[in-house]
Amino acid sequence: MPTNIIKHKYHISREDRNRQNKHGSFVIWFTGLSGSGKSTIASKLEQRLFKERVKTYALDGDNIRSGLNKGLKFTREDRLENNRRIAEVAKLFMDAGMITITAFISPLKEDRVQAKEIIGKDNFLEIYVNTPLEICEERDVKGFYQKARSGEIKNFTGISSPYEAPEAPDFEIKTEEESVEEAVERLYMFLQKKFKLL
Ligand SMILES: Nc1ncnc2c1ncn2[C@@H]1O[C@H](COP(=O)(O)OS(=O)(=O)O)[C@@H](OP(=O)(O)O)[C@H]1O
Ligand SMILES: Nc1ncnc2c1ncn2[C@@H]1O[C@H](COP(=O)(O)OP(=O)(O)O)[C@@H](O)[C@H]1O
Repeated sequence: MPTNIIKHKYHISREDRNRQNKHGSFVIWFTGLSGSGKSTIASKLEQRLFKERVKTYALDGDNIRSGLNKGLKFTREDRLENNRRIAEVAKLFMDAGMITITAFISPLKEDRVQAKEIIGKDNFLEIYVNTPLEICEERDVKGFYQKARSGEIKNFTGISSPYEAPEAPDFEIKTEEESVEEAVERLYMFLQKKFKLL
């Protein structure tokens, strides 16, 4: 804790909010290469939860990088800081009672370990969107892979910057083998079982 900062204790706790909402709150942390399917699956999952009247909020790469984290680049140092701030924000949303979904590359183990430490291990689910680089490159949703190959974009994850696949994710989605709908349904059932959503 920095010096001369004394936290004020507010009276409405996360538990109070969870009780009122009739469901717990936690963070669903997606990780995977650019174009792997993080945003697509995260968005569909959010819709699925919303339909069940679950309080949710999604934090997504490009949105956060054009606002809160504007100015951060794709160096190792900036990616770690990007992920640190996202984890802190996700924690706030979780404390506010939301099932919080994040969709960031979070390329290295240290990015995810840091997030898990900030959010708390019992509140953190790591979801690996496992799509091989060749497929992501073939999809090239934003045309960035082509630019990365030509050198126009530097430090691009999977091409000129590393991605460390999670060793033991809580949940894995292989998008070559499963449609978005199938993956979301399977994930929804997993969440139901683990957290007794409603
Ligand atoms: N150099 C480089 N490497 C990777 N990605 C790049 C880069 N430059 C821009 N982009 C776009 O930024 C999105 C990834 O941002 P993230 O905040 O998720 O990245 S990180 O967790 O800090 O590594 C990523 O979005 P997604 O495609 O949704 O993953 C890209 O569109
Ligand atoms: N099974 C699948 N799961 C997720 N996305 C898929 C799948 N099959 C094809 N796609 C397509 O792959 C692309 C993934 O893009 P996006 O969700 O933006 O990825 P990311 O957020 O990881 O960068 C989308 O165009 C999506 O329609």
